[in-house]
Amino acid sequence: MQPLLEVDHLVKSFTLHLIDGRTITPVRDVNLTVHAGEHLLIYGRSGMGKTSILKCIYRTYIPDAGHIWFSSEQFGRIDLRLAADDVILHLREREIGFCSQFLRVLPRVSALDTICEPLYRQGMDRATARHIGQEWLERLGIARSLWPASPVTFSGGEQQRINLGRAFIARPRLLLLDEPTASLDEGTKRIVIEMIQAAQHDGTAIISVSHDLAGLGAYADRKWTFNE
Ligand SMILES: Nc1ncnc2c1ncn2[C@@H]1O[C@H](COP(=O)(O)OP(=O)(O)OP(=O)(O)O)[C@@H](O)[C@H]1O
Repeated sequence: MQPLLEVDHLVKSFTLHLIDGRTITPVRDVNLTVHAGEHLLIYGRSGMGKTSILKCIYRTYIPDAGHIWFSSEQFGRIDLRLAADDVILHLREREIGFCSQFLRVLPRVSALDTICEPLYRQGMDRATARHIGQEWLERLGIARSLWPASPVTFSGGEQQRINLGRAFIARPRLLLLDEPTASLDEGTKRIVIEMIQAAQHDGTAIISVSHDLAGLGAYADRKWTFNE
């Protein structure tokens, strides 16, 4: 079976303009694959380039070299490195999700609308989206009293749960998760692991970045790290 995603000789460097103009290349000839329904966990020392790999796949960063082959439902097999911006936007709405370590939210938008936002963008009517959003807030253990409030004032763990909910609710075919269990207590971590397993069961491919090899790592199908 062809992989859903194939990262082929990926290179990403950064020029440190604010220091001395030096160039660093944390992502150096990276090769990895993930199949539908599979969970690949990326681990390694801090600053090695794990998040940068996810950001290249999501095209937040434009890679310097290599290919990122994605088998899209809409566009067929395409190279995410070279795809047009409107193609990338469509894929982000429908096929590829990214949950960063940090929640960025608009003030004055409720937790419910924040979690529903990916469904609104897909064109779902607000009543249906809100029904689904409430189910996710419930599942994530967010107290009902917080649903009308803006997540700006939420605790780190509550914000992380909203962030994860936003990524899962859109049911992407590929889900990129940056430290998904980092600021969560054991009970919530368990819920997130179950969400990952349920998504895999539906055919979603997961790439997670995590230092939690004993926890999350025990549930990954494969693990990948850098050649040092
Ligand atoms: N936009 C950027 N501009 C300049 N340097 C960057 C940028 N993004 C990442 N870097 C640098 O690239 C290196 C890799 O960063 P990255 O965040 O990918 O590491 P990481 O392995 O995910 O680290 P951690 O485990 O601490 O989250 C770091 O030295 C970082 O400072």
